[in-house]
Amino acid sequence: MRISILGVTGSIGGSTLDVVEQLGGRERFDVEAVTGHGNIARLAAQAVSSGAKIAVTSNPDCYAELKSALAGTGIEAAAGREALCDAAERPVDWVMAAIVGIAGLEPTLRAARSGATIALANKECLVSAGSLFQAAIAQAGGTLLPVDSEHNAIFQVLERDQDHAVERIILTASGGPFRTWTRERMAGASVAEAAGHPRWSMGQKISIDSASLFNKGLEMIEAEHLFGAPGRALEVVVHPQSVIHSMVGYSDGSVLAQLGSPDMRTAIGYALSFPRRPNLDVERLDFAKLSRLDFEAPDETRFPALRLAGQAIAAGGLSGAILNGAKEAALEAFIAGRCGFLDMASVVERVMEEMGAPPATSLDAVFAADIEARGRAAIHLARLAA
Ligand SMILES: NC(=O)C1=CN([C@@H]2O[C@H](COP(=O)(O)OP(=O)(O)OC[C@H]3O[C@@H](n4cnc5c(N)ncnc54)[C@H](OP(=O)(O)O)[C@@H]3O)[C@@H](O)[C@H]2O)C=CC1
Ligand SMILES: CC(=O)[C@@H](O)[C@H](O)COP(=O)(O)O
Ligand SMILES: [Mn+2]
Repeated sequence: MRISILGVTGSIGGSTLDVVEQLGGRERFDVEAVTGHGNIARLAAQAVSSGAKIAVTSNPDCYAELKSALAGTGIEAAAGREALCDAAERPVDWVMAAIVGIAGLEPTLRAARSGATIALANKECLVSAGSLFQAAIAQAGGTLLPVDSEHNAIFQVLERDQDHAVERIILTASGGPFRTWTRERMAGASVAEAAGHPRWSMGQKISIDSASLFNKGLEMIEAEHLFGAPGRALEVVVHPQSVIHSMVGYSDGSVLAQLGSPDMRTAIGYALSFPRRPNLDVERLDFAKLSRLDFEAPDETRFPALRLAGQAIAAGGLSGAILNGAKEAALEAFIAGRCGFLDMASVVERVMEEMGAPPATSLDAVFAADIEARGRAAIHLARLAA
């Protein structure tokens, strides 16, 4: 099986290589392309260990470093956005889309257009480009397999011939590190506190998004695109143990859930082996040790991200791209110390109010909305800093 891994140097990328190794390594998989951005030493090491044909950094300034790190290995080195997109569309059977943020949309689209099966960790593709992205996959005759743990869980428990009977899609949320914090305390939260996820080990940006519940907001939009249907409810419930990864409620009152340890290798392995379940060395649940599973309603006053995502779903069009673009700009500002934790949601809300929900007529319109949302967010962030 020929595969490529976009974002190999990240948390999902590393777990993907581990799963590839567990499921047979080079005897079963031919790794074509691996890509990263700034972590060149890791990119080169992963390219060598996986036997990739080409390693690409999207950062053109890192070309010389990558070239020299790969000297004598026979692995091709390339750099820049266009090289990344070219590598993404090299013919393979399966592509892991694990670049963080909207930066992943264009290369994942290029991979989708090549007809490969897309294992989608990058939720921003669906949040920002939704049906246009799904149409690109359908047009190429490809398959989309959700890797985000909630969506992978729902995909696992959706009974294929019972579509008519699905009443509820129930996303679980850990509640993040600030689940029990007051709003006043959250206002002064540091980047390290926000990035300290209580259950999952993930990249910095998604970890902070979990703390603000923007991650769950993005996942609501992602779920609406993947599983939404008229009359079907989309719910979020806080479940601090992160053992139930999400649930589906049916018309006979049954609720089916997928449970597991908080380890993304299960979702990645499922997408790599689909439709057969693989044998994976991940920690098994010990129910006696767990002893209890808790649930609570999310607090939309302390976490406005859920309300904003609900508004984006209701408004449709480019609202997902606008929400995500403003959120990415605000998140970068928070990480750089240019705004407070709670400012992120207020900046996103203002940008959404200003831009409304223009129709999503093309991918160019998606990219333009993303750029405009970032620009508007920058203006609000500058006002906050003044
Ligand atoms: N981590 C997790 O458990 C989960 C992650 N996801 C989603 O998967 C995606 C990846 O998350 P995660 O692995 O945590 O993120 P990481 O931050 O750990 O990794 C991000 C990857 O993207 C690369 N990258 C960063 N900026 C750019 C850019 N401008 N252009 C191209 N590549 C870039 C990074 O390269 P480098 O490191 O070399 O700079 C790295 O390979 C996100 O969309 C996230 O929401 C979804 C569910 C769970
Ligand atoms: C592992 C995964 O899929 C993350 O998106 C995770 O769900 C984050 O946890 P939160 O529920 O805290 O957002
Ligand atoms: Mn998730």
